[in-house]
Amino acid sequence: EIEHIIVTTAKRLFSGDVLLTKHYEDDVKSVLIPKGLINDRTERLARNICRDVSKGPLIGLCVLKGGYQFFGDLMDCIRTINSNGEQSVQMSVDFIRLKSYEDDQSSGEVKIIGSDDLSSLHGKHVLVVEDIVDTGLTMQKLLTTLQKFKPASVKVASLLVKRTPRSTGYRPDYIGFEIPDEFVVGYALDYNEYFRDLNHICVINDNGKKKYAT
Ligand SMILES: O=P(O)(O)OC[C@H]1O[C@H](OP(=O)(O)OP(=O)(O)O)[C@H](O)[C@@H]1O
Ligand SMILES: Oc1ncnc2c1N=NC2
Ligand SMILES: [Mg+2]
Ligand SMILES: [Mg+2]
Repeated sequence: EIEHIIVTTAKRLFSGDVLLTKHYEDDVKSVLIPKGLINDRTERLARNICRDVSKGPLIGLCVLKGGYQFFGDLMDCIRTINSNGEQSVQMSVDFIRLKSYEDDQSSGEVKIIGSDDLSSLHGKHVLVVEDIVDTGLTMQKLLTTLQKFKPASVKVASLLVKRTPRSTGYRPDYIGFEIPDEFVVGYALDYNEYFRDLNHICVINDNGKKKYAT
């Protein structure tokens, strides 16, 4: 009986992918957050967001590249809530591509590599969706840029917030998980463009850092 419970729980926690993505198994130290746990938390965040959205259509602004997986899953949850008739939060989507990381460090300079025409955000309620807030420099740059387009409101949802002395102290409006000061990969979070295809959020190990260093 107990064994059945353990196996069922593991399957749910890892949402079926109990194994690690094979080609990365020598490059990560440990699983920090399994996919199943991300799914559970994302559903809760979606309910909180729908609860808080008072009026008007919402524009989901996905911060590429790292935010794409969380953005897709979060939009799915909001769509499910809408289709259950509990709420009807009309959503549209926009994309912006920002980059500042080389290896496991922020370069200190946040580049806007590309975006939709942000003037469409004027007078709209915007929900920024990110994978992680670490130093907070990316969010600082993005929020400053967004203000120029005079949106009606801007809220930020980030799956992860890192507890680090390098932080500006910025805290998003919706947080999935607070994590320790370690470099994590997986679930679209990368190290030099590798690991985005890793199924769970894991801590990279030295072997992985060396193997995929620039
Ligand atoms: O709070 P910060 O220290 O600024 O770090 C967080 C940002 O850095 C990463 O993006 P990255 O520059 O790696 O580009 P990517 O999203 O394409 O991976 C991550 O996806 C966040 O956008
Ligand atoms: O831990 C991290 N893993 C991947 N990408 C980033 C991280 N912190 N800031 C950007
Ligand atoms: Mg990013
Ligand atoms: Mg990155």
